[in-house]
Amino acid sequence: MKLLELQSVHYRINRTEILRGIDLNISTGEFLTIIGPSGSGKSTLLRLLNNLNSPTSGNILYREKNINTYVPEALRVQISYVFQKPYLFGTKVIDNLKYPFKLHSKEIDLGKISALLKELNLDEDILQKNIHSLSGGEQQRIALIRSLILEPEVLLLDEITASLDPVNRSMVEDFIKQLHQRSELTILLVTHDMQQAKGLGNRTLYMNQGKIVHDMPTESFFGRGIDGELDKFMSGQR
Ligand SMILES: Nc1ncnc2c1ncn2[C@@H]1O[C@H](COP(=O)(O)OP(=O)(O)OP(=O)(O)O)[C@@H](O)[C@H]1O
Repeated sequence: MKLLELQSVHYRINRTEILRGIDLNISTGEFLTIIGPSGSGKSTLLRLLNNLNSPTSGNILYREKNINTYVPEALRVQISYVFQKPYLFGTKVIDNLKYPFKLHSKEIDLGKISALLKELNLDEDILQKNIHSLSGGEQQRIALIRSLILEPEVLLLDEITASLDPVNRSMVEDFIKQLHQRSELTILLVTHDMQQAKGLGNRTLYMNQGKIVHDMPTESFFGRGIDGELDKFMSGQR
């Protein structure tokens, strides 16, 4: 099923064109990794898909309806965004994990919270901890759990491992990979880490200067003997 569709999407701030005509179709269960030089518009694309900003022109359809016709809070249950810098609020970890249930007037499912904690290798006693006492890796895993708690259909991951040490990074990568394998979850992952892009997704988008320059199966993108040229790609010289 065609889950997300972008039709000639442009996004401008003042006179600067940040996105310059994005056409994209994403089906249920795809795992896209989005790469490209700094400033090429990767995060902006995710923000538009979460209705945090609206296109200057063009359309974004979710389940064949324009995303601006959905109530934003309801849309963000279905399309959940995890930021590079984990954003936790309040005092205790548990408040963050109960919040999605409360916001949407659902019964708090402690079993689900426990299961996700376990999968991300976190001890139950973390729930009573102050958010400021957590390491960066723990904070990011809690933010990830919070984004998954109401079982979104689409997960937007914006450089979520960028500030993690190698152990935490590979733990989060393994979790995401398994999550994708066992569910119908559609994932869009922005990364600067080429090993991650190569190892996680099944479709790669390469963006440069607000456009999608390459859109192809991950194996084809990385399987062209371009490893020696990746630095050029990422600095925008290709
Ligand atoms: N609020 C804003 N005001 C002005 N310019 C902005 C704003 N947000 C983004 N931009 C500009 O839009 C361009 C694209 O930004 P975006 O964050 O989407 O790029 P990116 O590919 O995600 O970069 P990075 O890899 O460095 O995170 C950049 O040139 C950035 O400076």
